[in-house]
Amino acid sequence: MQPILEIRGLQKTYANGFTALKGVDLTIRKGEIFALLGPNGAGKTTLIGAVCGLVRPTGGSIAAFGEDMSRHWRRLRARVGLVPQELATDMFEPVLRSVTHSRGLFGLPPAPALIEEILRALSLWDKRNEQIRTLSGGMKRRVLIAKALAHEPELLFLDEPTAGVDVELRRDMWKQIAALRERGTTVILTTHYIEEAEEMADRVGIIRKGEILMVDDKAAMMDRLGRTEALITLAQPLADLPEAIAAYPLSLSEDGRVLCYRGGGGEGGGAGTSEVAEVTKELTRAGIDYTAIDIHESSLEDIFVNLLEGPEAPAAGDRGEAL
Ligand SMILES: Nc1ncnc2c1ncn2[C@@H]1O[C@H](COP(=O)(O)OP(=O)(O)OP(=O)(O)O)[C@@H](O)[C@H]1O
Repeated sequence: MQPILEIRGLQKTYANGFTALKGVDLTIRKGEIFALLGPNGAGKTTLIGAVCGLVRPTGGSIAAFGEDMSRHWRRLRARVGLVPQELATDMFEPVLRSVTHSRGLFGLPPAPALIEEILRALSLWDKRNEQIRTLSGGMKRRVLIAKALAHEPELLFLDEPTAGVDVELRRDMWKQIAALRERGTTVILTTHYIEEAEEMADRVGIIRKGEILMVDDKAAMMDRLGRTEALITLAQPLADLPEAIAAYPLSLSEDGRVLCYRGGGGEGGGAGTSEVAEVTKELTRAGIDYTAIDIHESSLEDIFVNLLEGPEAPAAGDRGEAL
């Protein structure tokens, strides 16, 4: 399938000499929800800005909808929507006028029925005549989404859509984003909330210091890099690890009362739970009683933290495999 966005070797060095993007390659598939995860200052906003024309790249190429963006700028940009982190202007405008204006900016004919539908879907219709500055933080966030949707973009960027909003609103926004996908919109979102990526995304990309560390299907990433941790509480303390279970990735607590299993990641991804079951069988066979098992599958959050704590990003050719 033809990618909707193809970024190759994208570089950005700011005027002060700081390189925020160091040759980013990224391919986005049509219709997917892609989450770009990275710590503060990783280059997420710079990357989005480069695609949306807010940041001028200093190297590399961006093709959207199969065409070079630098050559067909106006036409292609009109098919892209951006929900920025903050609203910069328009604070004194009423909601309806501001959202209508956003559509007009792309030279599209008025579509009052569509704007009404968008405002209703975002629970903003009742607020349509209020000045934006009078709305709550969460409502302002919704206005940003409405403005980005007003010209019916096929590719939508959301830069930390739910930063600082309460849990209820966050869940509400996830529903809105899922509804957009249903309608065929491709969504790229940046987030600090791993939970958001875990809940929403089909694929996840991890960026650090201007380099993409890895891109993968969310499920594959969790299988490949996920780990299982199990704490097995023993009825009687042991002095040493019994021979029968010596081959498993186990350690014994200092007091000999808890067996700790850490495994299942890497090559044998996802095998942790069944290995823990094997360990318990071996324990029973060896006549060792246990009173509790506390098992924990690592989340995307654990994977993310491990990756960021790891060594510097690998060279371009080893991307992914080396991790
Ligand atoms: N105009 C600029 N001039 C110089 N450096 C900049 C400029 N804009 C951003 N940077 C730097 O580029 C790096 C990447 O910033 P960017 O905003 O893209 O990160 P981010 O991943 O979006 O971070 P956050 O999660 O905090 O929004 C940061 O170190 C930032 O200080």
